[in-house]
This record gives sequence, C-alpha cells and structure tokens, in this order.
Amino acid sequence: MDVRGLRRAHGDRVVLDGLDLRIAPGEFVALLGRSGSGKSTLLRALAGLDPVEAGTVEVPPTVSVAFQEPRLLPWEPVWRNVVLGLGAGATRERALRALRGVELEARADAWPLTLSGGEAQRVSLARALVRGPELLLLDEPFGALDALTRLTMHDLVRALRAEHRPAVLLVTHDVEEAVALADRVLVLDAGRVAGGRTVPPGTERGSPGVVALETDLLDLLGVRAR
Ligand SMILES: Nc1ncnc2c1ncn2[C@@H]1O[C@H](COP(=O)(O)OP(=O)(O)OP(=O)(O)O)[C@@H](O)[C@H]1O
Repeated sequence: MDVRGLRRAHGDRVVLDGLDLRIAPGEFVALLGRSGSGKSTLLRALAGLDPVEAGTVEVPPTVSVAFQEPRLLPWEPVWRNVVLGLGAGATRERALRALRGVELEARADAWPLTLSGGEAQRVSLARALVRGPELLLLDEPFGALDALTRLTMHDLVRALRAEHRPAVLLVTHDVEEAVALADRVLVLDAGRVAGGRTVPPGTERGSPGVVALETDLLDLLGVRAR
C-alpha cells in the first residue's frame, strides 16, 4: 500500500495535509494519534469510503475494514453476517470456516444481539478476513472491550495474521496495544506521519525494551510518561 501527499479537509479544517505512508505486503503497522488527529479519516480514505482530494492512494484489490463497533445486521444470523455481500461465494461452508478461525463456529446460527461484545467483534474480524484481504484496516476494533478480552483478541489477531498474512493498518489509542501487535508504530500529528518506531521482533510484554519503546512513543505523542 502506498499513499503519497494525501490531503483531506472537512470544511475549512484540513485534517490530512500531504500525508505519506507505505506499508509492505504482510507488514503490520499501528497508527497512534491524539483524538481528532485524523486516524479514522485516513482509514476511510484507504477503504475508498471517502474521496481523495489531493495525492495518490494505491491499495491492493482486496481491502477489508473492521470498525470499533462490529456493525452486524441484527436480523441476519451470525453466519450470514460473515459472508454478507459475497454474492455466489456466500456459502454457509465458507462462513463456518471463517468462524472456526475466530473460535465461534458453535455460534453460527445465533442472532448478533445474543453475542457478547468480544464475540461480536470476533464475528466482525471473521467477516473482514473471509474475503482474504491483502490489506486489513482495523479502526480501534478492541477499544470498547474490557482489558482481559482485549488481550485474548490480541492473541487471536496474532494467530490470524500468521495464517492469512495480510498487510495490516491498526488505528488505536493504546500504545501498549500498538507495540504488542505491530512491526512498526507510527504517530499521526498535524495531518502527517510525525514519526514512528520499529518494534524489534520477539519483544515481550513488560520487558525493559518494550517499556522504553512505549515511553518513546508517548513522547512522540506529546504525552509525558510517569
Ligand atoms: N464528517 C465530518 N464532518 C466534519 N468534520 C469531520 C467529519 N469527520 C471528521 N471530522 C473532523 O476531522 C477531524 C479528524 O477526525 P477523525 O475522526 O479522523 O479523528 P480521529 O483521529 O480518528 O479521532 P478519534 O481518535 O477521536 O476517533 C476531527 O476534528 C473531526 O471533528
């Protein structure tokens, strides 16, 4: 994925101001930024949901998005939600395979409103992955979940990533989450990528290296770590 000089304004307010961003195939990039810095605006542009005013956006042919809210249709059972919009490919077998990947095959016939928040978010991930995307866009998909469920979701994302190998752009407020999941963490500020850090492979949660990296990123965000 290759974005160059992307500009996007809402009225007079310039949100993205000549933003450059490249993500290699299979690379996992997390994007941090203060509230209102334009993270969702960028994701919407990459997903083709908003027009590009200036600059170029090159994305692979298959792009999937998962949002903070699972956005499931309540009147369709779980399995149909997973394969919604796949046309002739929308088979129950295909949905079950995707649901197996998120350990929810047993809930295939459940109604979305009977799922827990974490389960609904897993269905949303299954729906994003069933298309076999080359680029997966995640807009704070775990933000509404409790801390324990979030850690379980991190393990699941790692496993799904190892299996599917899409390029991933994860938007998050959570520095720890960014470092735990990504190969590279970037900070969005004033409409551009203001800096970033590479996460060395094999870094472990809570290790001194990770804490130093998190402190660096908080500095880049202009937040003083205690
Ligand atoms: N449809 C819209 N019309 C007008 N302004 C908008 C619209 N969508 C977003 N904005 C403004 O653009 C700026 C960036 O919004 P965006 O949602 O991309 O930020 P964000 O970094 O994702 O924020 P948060 O972390 O709080 O979700 C904000 O100032 C917001 O008020």
